Amino acid sequence: MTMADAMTSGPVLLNDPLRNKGTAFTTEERRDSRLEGLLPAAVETLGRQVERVLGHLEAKPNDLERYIYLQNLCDINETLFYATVMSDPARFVPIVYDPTIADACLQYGHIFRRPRGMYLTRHMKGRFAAILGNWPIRDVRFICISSGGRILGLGDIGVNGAPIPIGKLQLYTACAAVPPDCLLPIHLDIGTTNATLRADPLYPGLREEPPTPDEVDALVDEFVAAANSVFPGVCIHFEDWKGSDAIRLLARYKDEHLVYNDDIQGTASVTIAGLTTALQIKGEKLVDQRILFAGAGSAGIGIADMIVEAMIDEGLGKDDARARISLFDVNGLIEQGRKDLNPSQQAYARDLKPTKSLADSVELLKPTILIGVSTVGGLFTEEVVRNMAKHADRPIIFALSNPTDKAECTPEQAYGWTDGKALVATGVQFPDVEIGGKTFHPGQANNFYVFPAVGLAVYATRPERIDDKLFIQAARGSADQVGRSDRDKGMLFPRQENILETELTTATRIAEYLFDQGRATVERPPDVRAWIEGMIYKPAYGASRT
Ligand SMILES: NC(=O)C1=CN([C@@H]2O[C@H](COP(=O)(O)OP(=O)(O)OC[C@H]3O[C@@H](n4cnc5c(N)ncnc54)[C@H](OP(=O)(O)O)[C@@H]3O)[C@@H](O)[C@H]2O)C=CC1
Ligand SMILES: CC(=O)C(=O)O
Ligand SMILES: [Mg+2]
Repeated sequence: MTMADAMTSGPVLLNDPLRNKGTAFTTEERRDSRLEGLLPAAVETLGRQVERVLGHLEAKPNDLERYIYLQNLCDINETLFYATVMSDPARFVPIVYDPTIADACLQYGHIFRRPRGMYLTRHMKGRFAAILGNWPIRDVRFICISSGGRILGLGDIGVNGAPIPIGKLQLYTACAAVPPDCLLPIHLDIGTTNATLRADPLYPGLREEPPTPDEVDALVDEFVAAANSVFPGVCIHFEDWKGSDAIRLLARYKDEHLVYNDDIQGTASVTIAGLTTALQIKGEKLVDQRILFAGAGSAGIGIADMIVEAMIDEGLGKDDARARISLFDVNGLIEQGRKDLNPSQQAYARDLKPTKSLADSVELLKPTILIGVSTVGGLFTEEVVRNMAKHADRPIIFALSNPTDKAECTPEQAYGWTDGKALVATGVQFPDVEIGGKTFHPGQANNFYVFPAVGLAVYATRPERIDDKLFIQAARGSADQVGRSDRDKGMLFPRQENILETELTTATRIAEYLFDQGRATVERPPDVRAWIEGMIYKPAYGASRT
């Protein structure tokens, strides 16, 4: 047996998650690849294997255990992992992603089994390109990278945030069928401000305070250059950085490199998608709304800025558009007397008296839309929500902070305190609510309706840059897929059980936009949808590109 044979057969093949088929290896494959004697006799179909996995999952006591089991499966047999998750996305997306992933992050050092993706540290500075070369696959199309500086609403948890880039990229495949072998999750370990984690003996990251913003910029500059040289044409997806880092780094790279920030642009897009549907239900226009944000960080500013773009598209001037938006953060209403504002927030400072009360701000501003991106569970009190209903017939209330216990209010509260009048969305999926014999279906405004579709469109068309207008297209693509009968039930987003169809449709729209703008670097096919469908990943043995 040659060394090459040994590397592609026998136990090595069984331990390669991209090519392992487990009990699905045929009799011939077992003979040809030196697998005889290494597997039980039965030759099973992928469907039968999925059935067994579903049984295992059913027997687990909670979703964190299901998460651990599924990640382990992904390490052993990626095809079986994706076949399982894609068999029932409405059930499994909340397990491999938000909200279960929050528990996985909190417990990361304790539940750690195997590394996944790459872990760069600030001490590797000067060697990032050489180290990225250790990744075994050259055709990497997407890197999702986090520093762990603001993971969901959990704050700075350093390398415990590593499951987030992993989970985001798993959704590229599970929701939009982007081939998994072109995806590389990376944690950039710059240290953590979290002293409790630094003191935990099982914490698997650097036990240091993070460096200054200038040093962070120097690290990320080197990383972006290295990623582009080792993986030409790669798209870098920034996720869950500290808010100020997120905004600064996106501004630094967006005009020069193929990058995007999901918390800023993806979240803005999904919020505009939900608002578009909610306003269709109300028969109103975005330009006629008054919008108040609770939270003025990367998500709040990202959504506000993109709403301004969308209002400009509807014919409003920039100043008039900004005047329709107000923000409220940990120090109260963002008004012109505030001395602690960054330039992005300053643009929205109102000529109003200071107030530290959100309920009073609602009274004063009479918003028709209230958006929570504050990381503070329960911030939308009964008084806040009732004040919304005083000034708007059908107030739009989006409590977007994650995970579940960080939601600014629950749908039950928002519907209950407004006698069922509110149009409601939250960052995670909450159950339906019954009030007075009527069933309400709260929307899940989570950027997973957008970033996988963006990934698929970018994968297909290979643009050199992507911009905010693309994310507005994605928002319209998602909103257009909520049919009238679903809108009549108060639904604001497409149904999750059809997520692949939804993301394919949105990706087609984004790809068409990129072709129309002359941004795609590949030739336009006659039928964009059929062309994209021809390149998507299907969870079947032999489907891997490598
Ligand atoms: N549903 C979805 O798809 C998404 C949801 N999110 C969620 O949004 C939340 C915020 O994310 P992001 O903007 O990136 O985080 P940031 O840390 O950048 O921003 C948080 C903002 O909330 C403010 N804040 C803190 N406490 C309060 C308070 N008591 N009242 C009002 N505002 C407060 C902060 O003020 P200060 O900075 O002064 O402390 C800051 O402006 C997270 O929970 C995240 O999970 C994010 C992206 C997508
Ligand atoms: C969903 C997401 O990206 C967040 O909560 O940060
Ligand atoms: Mg995020």
